Parts: sequence; structure tokens; C-alpha cells
Amino acid sequence: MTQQAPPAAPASPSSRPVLKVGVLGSGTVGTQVVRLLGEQAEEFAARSGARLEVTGIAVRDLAAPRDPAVPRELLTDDATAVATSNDIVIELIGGIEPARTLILAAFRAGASVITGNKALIAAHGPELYAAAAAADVDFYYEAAVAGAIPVVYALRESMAGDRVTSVLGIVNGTTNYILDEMSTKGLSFEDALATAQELGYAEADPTADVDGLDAAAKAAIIASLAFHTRVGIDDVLVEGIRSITAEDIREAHASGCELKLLAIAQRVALDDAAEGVSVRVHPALVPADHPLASVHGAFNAVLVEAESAGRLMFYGKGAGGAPTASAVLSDVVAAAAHRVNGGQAPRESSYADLPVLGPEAAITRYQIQLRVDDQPGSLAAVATAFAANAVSIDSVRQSAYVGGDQAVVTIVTHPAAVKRLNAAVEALRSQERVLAVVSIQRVEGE
Ligand SMILES: NC(=O)C1=CN([C@@H]2O[C@H](COP(=O)(O)OP(=O)(O)OC[C@H]3O[C@@H](n4cnc5c(N)ncnc54)[C@H](O)[C@@H]3O)[C@@H](O)[C@H]2O)C=CC1
Ligand SMILES: N[C@@H](CC=O)C(=O)O
Ligand code: NA
Repeated sequence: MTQQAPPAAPASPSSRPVLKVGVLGSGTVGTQVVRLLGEQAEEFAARSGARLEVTGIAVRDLAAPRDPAVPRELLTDDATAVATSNDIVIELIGGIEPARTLILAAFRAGASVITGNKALIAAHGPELYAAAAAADVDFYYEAAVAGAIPVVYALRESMAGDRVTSVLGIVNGTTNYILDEMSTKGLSFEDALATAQELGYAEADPTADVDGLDAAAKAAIIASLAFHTRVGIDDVLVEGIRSITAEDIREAHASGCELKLLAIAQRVALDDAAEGVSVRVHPALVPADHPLASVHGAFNAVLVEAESAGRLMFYGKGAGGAPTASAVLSDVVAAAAHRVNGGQAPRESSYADLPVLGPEAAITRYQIQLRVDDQPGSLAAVATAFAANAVSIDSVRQSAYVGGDQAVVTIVTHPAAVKRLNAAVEALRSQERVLAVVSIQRVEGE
């Protein structure tokens, strides 16, 4: 047996190396990152092996009022100087430019970069990964998907020994908050949105939240990581929640469901035994007993299905200053530890290069509500329209329609391709007994 050298004693706090940290942007998240870097400096030093010294905080407006936790003497409006003069750069400006240019400059200057910028990654991820690899530095973005929830780590590292088949998630806190306030308190869309903005959940321009673009960027990142395939924002089918009405929510409840904005990334078997990837964001009915139905407020949840692991569920705060700062700081500690001990963040993994399928590839269940003549043969006519287009019916519910010889029929299908569903709806419209197709909603979650 060979004698092993005793492990080296940990560096004493005063002898730890210093790593210079630059922060770009001091808004909702940046402010909390700076506060926590100050308040928990000793713990971050002990965990990473280096003292993290914030040398500059780039802001747009030097005179703007700030949280007292942000040292005024560190503020500067020279973002390029901050990006190019530090060991670790934390980008929390958001948007594409100048964030992209600043991050690329930081890589060239030898800095590791941490960002929460899903819009940028979903548009320019491969370029950023390549620049980080060329500079031999780390690129981390845990905060970009589902805020505090360690979804990026889970997909990129914990699932590296498995084969992910699907990811189904609520990844936008603002829209979940709005839908939940509408569902539980009967609030209007506008009032719920205003509160979400006050609470710091919504992006500066809430269009990105409400129209599903924020969730779509996250879905693209999720799919890229889950399926080892480049998926960009333009590959994602997106529908937001702007057109959801109080009536839609009432209908959802009547069907024993909640209406949620979902991000869905699926591995899809193709006819020739090959596989593709389907990625989409849209509102969908979720049965009340499904785990995603009870995700309230601005919380996020992500369900990952994998061949060996089965179903995994991640739940927590997907937005807000401090929760998002928690994710940013986990990346900062990892990048700092690599500077001290060696090692590097995982590089881009896109070897599978699966085809990203168009919207027509989505296979989902649908709920269709019809107003029909309440006469013998009406249900048979409805069933014929579905059968003729090879759409299988899962359940049928009929309720009396107030105001005459009419009934409302609610049909839930088995999973069907959108093309077949559309053909069935056309056939329904041409049936004499069908007076109106009242609504069509997707249904997700078993
Ligand atoms: N707020 C949240 O809950 C979450 C935010 N994120 C992401 O984190 C990033 C930051 O988000 P927030 O803090 O919410 O945004 P924010 O809008 O509150 O803060 C951004 C700050 O950057 C400043 N800024 C803009 N351009 C600048 C420039 N050229 N130089 C210096 N400062 C500049 C703005 O003045 C603003 O204070 C975004 O990428 C966002 O998508 C990610 C997860 C959750
Ligand atoms: N605006 C986003 C927060 C960051 O990702 C949300 O509402 O989830
Ligand atoms: Na996260």
C-alpha cells in the first residue's frame, strides 16, 4: 500500500486569492447580486476559494436613485471598461445589444461570464459558447431558465447520464401570476399584470412575458440542453396569453382543469424511425390533479421525463430579484472555484443535431366545445366528423344550453396531429347539427 500525502490545508481567509468581479446592470437582479456579494462575502470566499471583489458596476444612469446596498463609488457608465477589466463578469442588462458585444469583449479579455439573459442565449447561444471556448473561460446562465430553480444545471449535468424524452414546464412567472390571479381572484388581465410588474416579475417590457416570448426563449434553451441539439427562439411555436378571457378560465374550471401557459419540448419519433424535436409555448388546459395545475402565483415548475430516471419535478421561484440572484451567484461560485482549482464549465453539447420540427409535428390532446341542436343524431354527427379524420375521442360531456333546443357539447380527444384536428373541426363546421364551434383548447399533462 502506498503512502498518500496528507491533503493540503485550506487557504486561510487572508491568503485566498482575489478575483475581480464586474457587474453589468443594477436593476432588479443586479442590485440583489451586488447586495449578496457584499453581505455573504465570507461564505462565497470559503466556498469558491477566492475572495470576490466587485470592482465596478456599470449602470446607464449614474444619478438614478439606488438601493443603499449598491456602493455608489463603484458605479460607472463605462460598461466596456467593466466588461474588459475583470476575472468574472456578470451581465444583467438584458436584451441583445449591447449585452452581446459586452459579453464577447469580456470573453476576449479572459473573463468568465455569468448571465441571466435568455433572450440573448436563445438568439446567439452558439456564438457565445464558441467565444467562451476560444478564450478558455466559463460561460454560465442558470438564471436564464426558471430563475432560482436549478434547471440548467439539472439538464446540462444531472441528466448527462440519461435520455430526456420530454420537458413540460411553467417557466414564466408573470404569466402564471396573471392566470392564477384571474383564476383564483377573478382579477382582470390588466390589474394582474400591473401587480406582476410592481413585484418585479415582469420584464421591463412585459410584451415578452405576455406574448410568450420570454417562455419561448427559455423553451429553446431547455430543448437545446435536453436534446443536445441547437434550438433557437425562431424554432419555437409561440402563443401568449393576451387573448385569454374570464370565460376561458370559467370553461377550464367546468372541465376540471386550470389554464396554464406551458413550455413544451418533446422528442418525437418520425415515420422512418428517426427522431426530431418539437418545441412550443402556448396556453393549455391542465387537469386539476396534475402537478402543474397547483403551481400558483409567480412560481415556476418544470417536469422532466427521461428514459431511466422517469419523471423529475423541479419547483420554485422563477422570477424576482433575490431568487434570480441566487442562481447567478451559484454560477459565480462555480466559475470562481474553477479559477482557483482548475476545471471548466461544460461546453456546448449539440452533437445529436436532431431536426427541429415545425408546428405541424405537435401531437396533443384537444378540448373542443360545440353548440349543437339538442336532437337525436347530433352526437352521432359530431362523432362522425372526428372518426372521418382519424381523431379519437377520449370523453364527451353534454350540458343544457340556456335559451332553446340547443346543447353545449365538450369533447376531449386523444392525442392528435394538428392537421387531423383542423380537418375534424372543418368537418364539424359543415355539419348542419353543429351550430357553432365555441372554443378549441389544447390539453396537456397526463
Ligand atoms: N427580473 C427577473 O425576475 C429575472 C430576470 N432575468 C434576466 O436578468 C436580466 C436582468 O433583468 P432585470 O434585473 O429584471 O432587468 P432590469 O430592467 O430591472 O435591469 C436592467 C438594468 O440594466 C440597465 N442597463 C441597460 N442598459 C445598460 C447599459 N448599456 N449599461 C449599463 N446598464 C444598463 C438598466 O438601466 C437597468 O437598470 C435580464 O436578462 C432578465 O431577462 C432572469 C430571470 C428572472
Ligand atoms: N419575466 C420573467 C422573469 C425572468 O425570467 C418571468 O416572469 O418569469
Ligand atoms: Na434556473
